[in-house]
Amino acid sequence: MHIPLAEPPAAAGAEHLEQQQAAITRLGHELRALVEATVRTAASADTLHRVADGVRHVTGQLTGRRRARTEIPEVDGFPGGPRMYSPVVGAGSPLAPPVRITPTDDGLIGHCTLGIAHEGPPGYGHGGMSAMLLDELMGQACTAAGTPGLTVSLQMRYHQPIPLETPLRIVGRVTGTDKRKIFAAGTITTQADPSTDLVTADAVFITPDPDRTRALFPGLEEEA
Ligand SMILES: CCCCCCCCCCCCCC(=O)SCCNC(=O)CCNC(=O)[C@H](O)C(C)(C)COP(=O)(O)OP(=O)(O)OC[C@H]1O[C@@H](n2cnc3c(N)ncnc32)[C@H](O)[C@@H]1OP(=O)(O)O
Repeated sequence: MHIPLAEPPAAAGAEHLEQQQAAITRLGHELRALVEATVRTAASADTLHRVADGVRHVTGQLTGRRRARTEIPEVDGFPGGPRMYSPVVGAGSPLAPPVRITPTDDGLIGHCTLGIAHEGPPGYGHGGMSAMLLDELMGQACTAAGTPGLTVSLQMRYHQPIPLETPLRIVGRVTGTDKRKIFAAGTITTQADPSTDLVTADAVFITPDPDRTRALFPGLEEEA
């Protein structure tokens, strides 16, 4: 079984998919603004109750078909394509900063800014967020290198706290391979000072064998 890296959504209904992605992106943006307002507000209990009623009403409007757990959304490509609902890069996810990723000669660079919703120590990023950012960047670097894999080991080193509301730079790159094992490294710095490492990580990824891949990802199309 060859695992084809996904192309961006194309062909049948490309215009429809673009419109869908634009709408998903817009809703994700508004939801992130709601999350940020929610974790910053000092509104009264009455106001919070009123807003909760309004949000419940809005949630009730997202009716219709719901995708199954293992289904890959039509707006996505996997592995290697867009992930609209990823908690790291998904423009449609209120959990995602979201990270914007660009390729480099050596791997991938991600840019994002964490908000108060991602707080660990007051004013600084949650250590779990740093792990998630680096896991994603290193994982995507594996895919970009043509060797997609799942994380089996992630070693984090926290050198300095990550400031919130400050543009960040996240680097992920593959450092070696050994059969199905892929070794990767990653770094988080601020964009303003890319030579001072705030968090660094090393990880091992494994490309599952074909049977395991089919079992884990039944929605993945097989290439003849
Ligand atoms: C389509 C493919 C995936 C695409 C994903 C794209 C995601 C992109 C987004 C990224 C999102 C972010 C990413 C995420 O969030 S990924 C989500 C978090 N990760 C997981 O859920 C993975 C859970 N683990 C598994 O499912 C299995 O372990 C898999 C299927 C991965 C391998 O089970 P399998 O049964 O196939 O493997 P094996 O046991 O034969 O071992 C094979 C080799 O590996 C060696 N080994 C094992 N463990 C370790 C270790 N800890 N350090 C060093 N080496 C280790 C082992 O000794 C052996 O070596 P050797 O004896 O051959 O020398």
